[in-house]
Amino acid sequence: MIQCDGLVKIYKTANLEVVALQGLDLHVADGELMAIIGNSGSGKSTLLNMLGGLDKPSAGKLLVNGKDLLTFGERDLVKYKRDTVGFVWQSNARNLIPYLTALENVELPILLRGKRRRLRAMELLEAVGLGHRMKNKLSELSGGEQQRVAIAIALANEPRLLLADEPTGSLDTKTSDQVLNLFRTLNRTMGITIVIVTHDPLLARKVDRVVQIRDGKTSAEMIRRVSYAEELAQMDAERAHNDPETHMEFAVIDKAGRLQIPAGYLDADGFKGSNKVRVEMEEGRIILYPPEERKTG
Ligand SMILES: Nc1ncnc2c1ncn2[C@@H]1O[C@H](COP(=O)(O)OP(=O)(O)OP(=O)(O)O)[C@@H](O)[C@H]1O
Repeated sequence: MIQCDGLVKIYKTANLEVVALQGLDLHVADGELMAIIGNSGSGKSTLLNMLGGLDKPSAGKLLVNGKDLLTFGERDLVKYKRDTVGFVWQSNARNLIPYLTALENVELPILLRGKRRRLRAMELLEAVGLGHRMKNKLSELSGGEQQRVAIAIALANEPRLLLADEPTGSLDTKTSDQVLNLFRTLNRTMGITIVIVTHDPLLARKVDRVVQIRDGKTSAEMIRRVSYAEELAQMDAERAHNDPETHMEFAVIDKAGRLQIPAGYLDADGFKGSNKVRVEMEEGRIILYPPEERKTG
């Protein structure tokens, strides 16, 4: 669904250039549910904006659903945004109108597309579990319910790709959980590819793959070890502890063979403060030793 190779984004301001993405590689399969994590300023929102056609990359390759976004003109972009992608943002205010009901809020974008709007809006609200709250004004709904209305709107154009920027950022843990479960249901039942940008470690644990961005590049990748169904069974027990064992961590190797060591590993004794590691091949494994460590045996 998504193929980014060597993606670069440079923001130019009056006398400053900010390199927000510096050769980012990312491939997302059709029907995947994945999260992108990274520190503030690492380039997550920049990437999401490129994927959503809201901004153009400066260089590199970006294919979404087989279409090359770098070659797009204005009209192609409008069509792409209308037909292929849906967005969910952290702040509901960006999506919703408080004095209209949930139903009216969902009808609005469909109205613009001139479809059987009432029926479709009702179907969408049912799909996000809000069939019973359709007639309520937005201001009468909880944060989680408002976010579900926003998701219903994002689904109005039947997107193949749903992009969510901190969708649970302003919600408590229980409500975030519900929103995430909804993403998972939509992913499973409708086959929509979903990319979520998040700081929320709980959310990141519930998707199939987590990609970490550091300094505008992908630096590490965690892939789910156990099935989600198995994990649900243990979820209650685990909730109290932030169990890191659910995903296996992978470091990403770029085309030039460069490897970024996952955060924290180089704080270990012997590695800390050094800019070198000793690399050896042993029985089919590549092993990194602290530069000073002597081999025993
Ligand atoms: N429109 C812009 N003009 C200039 N610089 C920008 C612009 N948008 C983002 N940047 C810069 O690009 C870098 C990446 O920003 P981005 O918003 O993608 O990071 P982020 O990982 O989403 O951060 P956060 O988690 O805080 O939202 C930052 O250094 C930021 O200051």
